[in-house]
Amino acid sequence: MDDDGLVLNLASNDVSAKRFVSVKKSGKWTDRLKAKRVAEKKRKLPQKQSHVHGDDELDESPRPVKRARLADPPKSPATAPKPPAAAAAKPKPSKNFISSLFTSNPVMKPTEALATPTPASGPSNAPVTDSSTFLGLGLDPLLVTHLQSKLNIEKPTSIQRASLPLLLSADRTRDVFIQSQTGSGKTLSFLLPIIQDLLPLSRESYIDRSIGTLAIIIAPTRELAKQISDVLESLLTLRLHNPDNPEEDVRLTRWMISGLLTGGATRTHEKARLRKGLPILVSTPGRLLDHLQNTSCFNVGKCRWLVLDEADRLMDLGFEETITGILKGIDGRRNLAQKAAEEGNTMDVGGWDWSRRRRTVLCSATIREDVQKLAGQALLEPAIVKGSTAEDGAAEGAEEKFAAPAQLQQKCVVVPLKLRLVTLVALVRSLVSKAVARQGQSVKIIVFLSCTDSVDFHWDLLRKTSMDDDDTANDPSDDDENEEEDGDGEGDDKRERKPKRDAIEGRSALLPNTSLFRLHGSLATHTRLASLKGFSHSSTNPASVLLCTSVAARGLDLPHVRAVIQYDLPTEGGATEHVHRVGRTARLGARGEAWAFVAPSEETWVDWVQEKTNATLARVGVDAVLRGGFGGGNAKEYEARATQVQTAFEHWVLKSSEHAELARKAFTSHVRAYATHPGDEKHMFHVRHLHLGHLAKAFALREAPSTMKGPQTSAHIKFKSNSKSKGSGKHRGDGMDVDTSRTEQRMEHAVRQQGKLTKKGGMAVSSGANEFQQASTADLERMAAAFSRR
Ligand SMILES: Nc1ncnc2c1ncn2[C@@H]1O[C@H](COP(=O)(O)OP(=O)(O)OP(=O)(O)O)[C@@H](O)[C@H]1O
Repeated sequence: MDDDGLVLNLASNDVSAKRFVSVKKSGKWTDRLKAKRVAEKKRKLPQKQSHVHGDDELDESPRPVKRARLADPPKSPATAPKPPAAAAAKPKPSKNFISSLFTSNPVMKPTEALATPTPASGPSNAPVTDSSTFLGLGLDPLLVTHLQSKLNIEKPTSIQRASLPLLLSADRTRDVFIQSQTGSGKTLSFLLPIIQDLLPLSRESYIDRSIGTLAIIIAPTRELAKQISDVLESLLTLRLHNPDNPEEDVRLTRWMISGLLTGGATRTHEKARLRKGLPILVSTPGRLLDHLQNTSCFNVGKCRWLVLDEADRLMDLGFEETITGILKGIDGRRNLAQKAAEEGNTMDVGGWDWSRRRRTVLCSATIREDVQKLAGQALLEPAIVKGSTAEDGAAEGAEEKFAAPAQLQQKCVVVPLKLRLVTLVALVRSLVSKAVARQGQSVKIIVFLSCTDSVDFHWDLLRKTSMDDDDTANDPSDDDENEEEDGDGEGDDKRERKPKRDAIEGRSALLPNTSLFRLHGSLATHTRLASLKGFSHSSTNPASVLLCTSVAARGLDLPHVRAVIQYDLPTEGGATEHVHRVGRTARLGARGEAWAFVAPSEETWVDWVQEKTNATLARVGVDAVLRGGFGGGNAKEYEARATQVQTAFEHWVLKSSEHAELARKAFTSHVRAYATHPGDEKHMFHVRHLHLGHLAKAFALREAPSTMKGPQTSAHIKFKSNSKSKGSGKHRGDGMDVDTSRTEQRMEHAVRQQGKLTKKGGMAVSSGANEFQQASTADLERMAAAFSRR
């Protein structure tokens, strides 16, 4: 760490009362000249009163008395302001610190104001407003009553209106492929028919959980599996009243025990539950296959339902072979069970209709080639169900695309690399203050970052950076009380047995009224689930911010998310991933806004994503965002405020080698992740286009780490697969099934090849095909037609 003579004068957490001060500044001679001129100008100007303020409070108080520069002639002890501790300990030569944040940035195109509205559209994923009812769609009155009375669900959504009649029908000859917008209620679309189908079993004869597993739902991540399992529980804990016999409370669902297998618990514990019987199972793919192969008491021979949720994500994560194994495993066990029943070698009581085939439901946002292949393998004569209709905002005749909800306000801000970090802080501040100003509304914001190291770094940076001189950690999440034990005694996974305890909720001196959470695949399952729970239900502060990787992009239904910020644009999944990420807000007809941080070299991404998703992204100027978060009547004021904040960040990083290492690691991992953008996106995202020195600023570093220095070419980036990076790389999916070293290799491969990438078995391989190509509806129709001719 070089000694650059940084001296801070940031004496309290109130940003408005601070000024950034004197630091020796190295850099280009032009910068130094500019600094000198500005300093001279300042000296000449009369001491104006400043009202630099944050959105949360308007600070009209006069600027504190200007502190004497250290090299000024000594004043009398009574009048001389006390120098900050750091300065006192280490006096520096007098040179004004002029931030280089606002110099040498690319010239920005003029943009619209912060308040520029995006075209207003009616909600496209809300419950329908026509005369459709759940009853009319064929749902059992018991379930309808329960939905209304306990879950407050009155009207179906368009995907439920389209899928329920098919899935509830007694004609079970066709499987179903569901494609619909985010937040449109797909989960109930498959859970309700499963429950309705199983309900009569307890009426027909005595039944208990020893019947085994009758329905399996597979989800790509642990969080999603847990969420589906929670919705299922809420449906099963019903005390269903039998209208034919109102005297009698019949718990028709008493035997329908649901189970969750995600690899977070011990196999022994899961085996014991499977032995007792779990009629409805929610699982991640790896652990399910494991039990199918190794748990003899896993009674799945009578399985009637199989749901593959987020099928395209399952493919992305390389679960193709796992799913094939699962299909074979289920079929094999069914054949054995049927044979045993026919030969009378079974303890089962009563008959079982073996002629009835299993129904398979596949949910997917896109109908890519690999998803079509999976559908071909798993589905029989699939009926294709779509939630999107003309009423959902799709213009007639327009090509159907996987689009974000129509009511979602999408915005983008082109941010010079050096300004990224302070712009993020400004945006969060302004979103929070606006929501709080609106009758103290609570607000939840999700921030997507490129990799786990970056999430960890920003989590620490935001929580621990102080505007105080002594810079003691200001976040109570450092206390043991706020920390969660890794694992819960159930973890049999060595990776999860870290002696360290993870904090769940944090606070930042820079983000008033805000609780911070984080989520990524390298955290222990227990921590991940606790973070999600905390983010969803925290009442400590009116605002909650979740810093996360793409692990949170799909399927998660987190209540009241007001905004999604893509601080880093998706490296995998292209436009589809973008739609999933922004779909964490504006769910079920609710309003929401989505922000994308775009580097000047990435500007063509805006047109690209608009074209791919039929969306309009309103362009907002970075100056408008900075002003919104830091306040100030003119550019100089918010620039000063932004500089103070940046300086505080840099100060924290310089404070210890541990912090600096965290920043360097985050920077390096981020650049590596950046290099994994697929070949057909390289014109928009190429490491060569990044000014690494400027990017370093966004990690509060004064310069790019030495391994990254040199000409701005990707060829100069070093990729090491050492044990350190293996342990801290990004994990996707349920965090167990993706090997970080593989990711490292993929990244290296991506940089070397600079070619087009596609994935097979979770690995990136060279191919001429477009990885993220979306098949048209016509493709699926053709595929379905081909199946029906078989
Ligand atoms: N008919 C309905 N009326 C009111 N709320 C509903 C209805 N159907 C579902 N919901 C609620 O809507 C929310 C979103 O549902 P769900 O998570 O199933 O959406 P999704 O389509 O699977 O989204 P994603 O594509 O992001 O996974 C849930 O909180 C759910 O309880």
